[in-house]
Amino acid sequence: MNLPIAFEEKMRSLLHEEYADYEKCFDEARHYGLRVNTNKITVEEFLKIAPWKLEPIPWIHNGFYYDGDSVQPAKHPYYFAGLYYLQEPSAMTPADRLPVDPGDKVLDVCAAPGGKATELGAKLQGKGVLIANDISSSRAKGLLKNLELFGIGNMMVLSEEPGKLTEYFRGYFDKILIDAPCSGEGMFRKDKKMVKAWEEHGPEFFSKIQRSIITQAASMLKTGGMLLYSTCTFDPSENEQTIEYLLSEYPEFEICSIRPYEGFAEGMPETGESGNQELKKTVRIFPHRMQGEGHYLALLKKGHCEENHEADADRAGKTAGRKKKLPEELDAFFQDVDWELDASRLDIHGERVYYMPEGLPDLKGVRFLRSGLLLGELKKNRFEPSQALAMCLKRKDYARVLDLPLADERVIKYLKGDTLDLEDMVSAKEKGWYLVCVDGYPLGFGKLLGQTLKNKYLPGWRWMGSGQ
Ligand SMILES: C[S@@+](CC[C@H](N)C(=O)[O-])C[C@H]1O[C@@H](n2cnc3c(N)ncnc32)[C@H](O)[C@@H]1O
Repeated sequence: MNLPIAFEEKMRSLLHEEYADYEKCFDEARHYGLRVNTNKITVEEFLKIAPWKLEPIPWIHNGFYYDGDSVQPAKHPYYFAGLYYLQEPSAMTPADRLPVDPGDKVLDVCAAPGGKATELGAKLQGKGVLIANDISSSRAKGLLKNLELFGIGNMMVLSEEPGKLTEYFRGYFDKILIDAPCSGEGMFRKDKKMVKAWEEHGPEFFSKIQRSIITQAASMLKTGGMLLYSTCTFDPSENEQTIEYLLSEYPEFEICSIRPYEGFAEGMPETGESGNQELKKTVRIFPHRMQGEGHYLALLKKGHCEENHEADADRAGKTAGRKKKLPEELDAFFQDVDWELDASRLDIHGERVYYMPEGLPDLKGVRFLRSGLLLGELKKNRFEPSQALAMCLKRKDYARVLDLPLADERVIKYLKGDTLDLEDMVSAKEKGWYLVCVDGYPLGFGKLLGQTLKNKYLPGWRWMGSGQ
């Protein structure tokens, strides 16, 4: 492969005697990865039903290699059930190594299309809140779909400049991920187009943006909170030097160790300007040392900086005294759902009913694509549940389930939007909303009448093309 000379020279000076091995790996095949959605299924259960050969990615507990030249996991009903995300193996590392606990308030600053946000959301297990932001609203649409498919309801999808977010979220988050826009040198092997993009906008262009994003994000982190910064590039100006810049602006941050893996290489203090040996705790991923593409990761903790309780005070003010009842139609539908809905968290706009995460500040003026879980729509005398709600439910949560085995041809028919004939499954007197599942994992809703299911699968998500 023809690499730009300036890039080759830089890599030689970073890798010394390892450069030949790095260069050789351009002749090797790329790696395909699949990450299990632990919000919906355990790794053990998934391995029992996975129809393809999978090999563990050794540094990611829920990550697996698959043979992307012979199988297409994106064209499988389990994909439509949100049981996994397809992601380049090294790209799984940042969200894996940011310690997120259920109940945390988490921000993913550059989140689209959601490779990392889906994992952060899964780690929350429905508790706390995920704010997933991307400056590009077109990319944020894909992000929203991926989060909904993953069954993540305690979230907001925003499309803002990070600087604008600082006005609303100062000192608010427990955990922040910055998967920064970068010159993409680590992706040259996987995607040749990245070389052309690099020639147009290289490290110098991106390092300015990264410095701005990382300092803005720093101000939104709580004292004691953790921030993970990652790129998929090798240039020190976008990696170690960005961290040096953060530390010069916010000396209260300290660099933390990242859970190790034998293939990780240490960060390179010698490429920076401060000589800060702590930078060795950051991680470089090189494709000749492990089976994944190039990345950089730094994990930081916000130490003894200014306390900020403003956001907490705001939140207390917002939730106090909001005692509401569920609208009748919604209440009737939720008689069949095994969820405790808190009416004070409902947000109703026209026909649409959203279930808001707890404890958000007032976000008036922020551009968003989604705030909270879209439960569905209030029509005249009835409630119509949404696709997003179906994806958030577990089979056991809903009273009326049509559970189709994978081999049943009605699975694909349902995903294509067809009406289903269900004479063999239900009696003539049964009717109403049914949750359609494949092997026990929800795909969407349908409305039953006279042993026929009217398809309510979201049209924009339909299966295209032929069967499996
Ligand atoms: C490396 S990609 C993120 C990939 C994503 N984290 C994932 O795992 O799927 C970087 C993203 O940053 C977004 N971006 C670029 N400049 C930005 C900025 N100033 N603030 C926020 N996002 C930005 C881009 O639109 C792009 O989606």
